[in-house]
Amino acid sequence: MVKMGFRWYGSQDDPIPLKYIRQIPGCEQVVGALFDIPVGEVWPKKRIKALKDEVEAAGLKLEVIESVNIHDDIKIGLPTRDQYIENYKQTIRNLAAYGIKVICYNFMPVFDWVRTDMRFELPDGSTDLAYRHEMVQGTLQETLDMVTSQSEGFTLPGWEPERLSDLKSLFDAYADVDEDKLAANMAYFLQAIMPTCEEMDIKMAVHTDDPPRPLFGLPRIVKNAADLRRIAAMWDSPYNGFTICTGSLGENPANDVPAIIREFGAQDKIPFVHARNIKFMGDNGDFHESAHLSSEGSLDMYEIMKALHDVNFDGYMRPDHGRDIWGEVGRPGYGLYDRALGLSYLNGLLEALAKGSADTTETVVMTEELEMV
Ligand SMILES: O=C(O)[C@@H](O)[C@@H](O)[C@H](O)[C@H](O)CO
Ligand SMILES: [Fe+2]
Repeated sequence: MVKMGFRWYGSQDDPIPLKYIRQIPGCEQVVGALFDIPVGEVWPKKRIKALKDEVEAAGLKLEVIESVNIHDDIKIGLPTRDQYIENYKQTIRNLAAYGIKVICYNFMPVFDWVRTDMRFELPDGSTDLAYRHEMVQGTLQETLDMVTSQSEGFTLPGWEPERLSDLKSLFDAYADVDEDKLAANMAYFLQAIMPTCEEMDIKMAVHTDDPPRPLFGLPRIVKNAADLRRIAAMWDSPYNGFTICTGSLGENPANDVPAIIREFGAQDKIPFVHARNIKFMGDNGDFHESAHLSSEGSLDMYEIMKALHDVNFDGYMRPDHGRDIWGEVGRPGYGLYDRALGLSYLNGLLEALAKGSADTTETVVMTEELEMV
């Protein structure tokens, strides 16, 4: 059984009450985090317990954390990384004490996802996030300003102003970090934490880069099947897994998302899936996000769910970003209505796939019985 969830930013920062999430049919999990702990610090047990209690009091479960971010010193490979790795291991132990099973993280230098439009208007009047490549041709600082100027008072995860206040020094620190060095630093990190993950029964699930292409000369190493193979080889175990984000992988038309799912799902390396659709605009990689339904975007969500079904995926899934519809002005990408519609649609596909294959099994059994008569 797929464990379906919904991302939530906490009672201070998310306009959506847990009660509403509980009312979405087939949604049993909250994907949460402690968003205010500075990257690199240990997550205190008390705070984890408080979040867990709050989620459980609302009748939901908290088993996936998105994200425990990785300090840039680890990605750059500075001597200070060892202390940050020790802190990370302690956070893993603290999360395990409260039944967390999966940690989603990313390994993108400096910033997380990039979009150029937070309220891109579609012909039906709904809005969503979009990416237009021509708008990221300036400096990293210009892009940072463009993204944060559209944040409407929310702190966008991965774009925390405090962390990015000295952008130039941070950027300079990556001067000699190319793809191979970043990958070596990722291997160092994984090899250091994996024994703790295995002991604590927590799976690490690296989120695919978004968009899956290098920007501002910074390396990207989680963007396609070859990259995923390299990461899988860093520590061969189901504890070293992926957050397959269908939208981010799908933003490169060369990525065959169902094939990637089949390859890594068969190796038990997909503990967590972000399911969303995107629609290409032209052929230079520009896209806007779209409703989840296959016919609304460029990705075939049926084929994606079928691939998951065929590899017996029984991990965690959440609908990724949604549009703003019905007058809602939500956190960019994280309104209630369209994500709830997406979740229902995904559950519909999964139910049909499960019952469809059960029917086939029944037919086979019946035919065999008939033959015996
Ligand atoms: O785009 C989003 O909102 C998320 O999919 C990512 O920010 C994701 O949470 C991180 O990359 C995971 O660390
Ligand atoms: Fe995602």
